[in-house]
Amino acid sequence: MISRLVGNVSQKLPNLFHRVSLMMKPQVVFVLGGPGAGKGTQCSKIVGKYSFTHLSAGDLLREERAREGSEYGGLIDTYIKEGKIVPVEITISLLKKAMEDTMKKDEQKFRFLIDGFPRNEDNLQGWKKAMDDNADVKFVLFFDCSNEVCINRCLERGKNSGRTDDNRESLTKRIQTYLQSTRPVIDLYEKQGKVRTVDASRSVEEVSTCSHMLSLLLLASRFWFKRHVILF
Ligand SMILES: Nc1nc2c(ncn2[C@@H]2O[C@H](COP(=O)(O)OP(=O)(O)OP(=O)(O)O)[C@@H](O)[C@H]2O)c(=O)[nH]1
Ligand SMILES: Nc1ccn([C@@H]2O[C@H](COP(=O)(O)OP(=O)(O)O)[C@@H](O)[C@H]2O)c(=O)n1
Ligand SMILES: [Mg+2]
Repeated sequence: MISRLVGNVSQKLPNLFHRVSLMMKPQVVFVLGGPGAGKGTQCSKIVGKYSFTHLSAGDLLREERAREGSEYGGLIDTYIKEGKIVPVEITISLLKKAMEDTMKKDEQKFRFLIDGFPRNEDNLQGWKKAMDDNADVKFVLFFDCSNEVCINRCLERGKNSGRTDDNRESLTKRIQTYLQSTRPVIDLYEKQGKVRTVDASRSVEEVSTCSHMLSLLLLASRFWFKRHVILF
């Protein structure tokens, strides 16, 4: 009787193991701040120092706009020029795919800096629905900078960036969207004690060597890990 039971279990075990897989759970830092606060510049520097993958929601949307045959290209173009926030279903599918592709290539790349997201309530709800169970948001890195500095940086960048929204007209709308829609999201995370603020008005060098920011990221890049159990 016992040997029959053991036989049965051992026969089923390989099958069971075949169906259980362990995967690193994505660990996320959201990077927020006004247009031109330096999110992209600073994220590139962080990636050079610590084990994070940088994903910019704005860059992913611009890539999708440029992709031949994209059904959303026209819509994204209009939203970007108007400084409005693209519906989250589009943005989240791009982010999710980028995260999955990164982790498929290298399982150790499970730490992400997600720049320019969540930008409004719609973004926030979209993340909750699609990602809350699948990723941990560790904190929000907030690049704090006055509107005037933000506008001047984008106008300066606009001389060479080729970005369709680095002009005064789009910038006025982007700042408006930032104040009306993004600040409330930052305030919400602040209430949860999740915001880490960096003074972004200083030089690129000063911001990138800010010890407060570096120690947070060092800690994050060394000690965060959690495994998911996935059943197939
Ligand atoms: N003084 C100063 N300038 C910066 C800093 N970071 C970026 N810049 C300049 O400001 C401009 C905007 O920087 P980005 O990194 O593109 O800013 P961003 O926040 O990603 O902007 P968006 O993509 O518009 O959201 C660039 O032309 C940089 O040269 C900084 O820390 N200090
Ligand atoms: N989560 C996001 C991020 C960007 N975007 C769009 O992409 C534009 C550029 O975003 P970005 O992050 O590159 O630049 P900033 O607006 O921060 O300067 C925004 O003005 C929005 O139109 C969006 O719709 N949703
Ligand atoms: Mg950027």
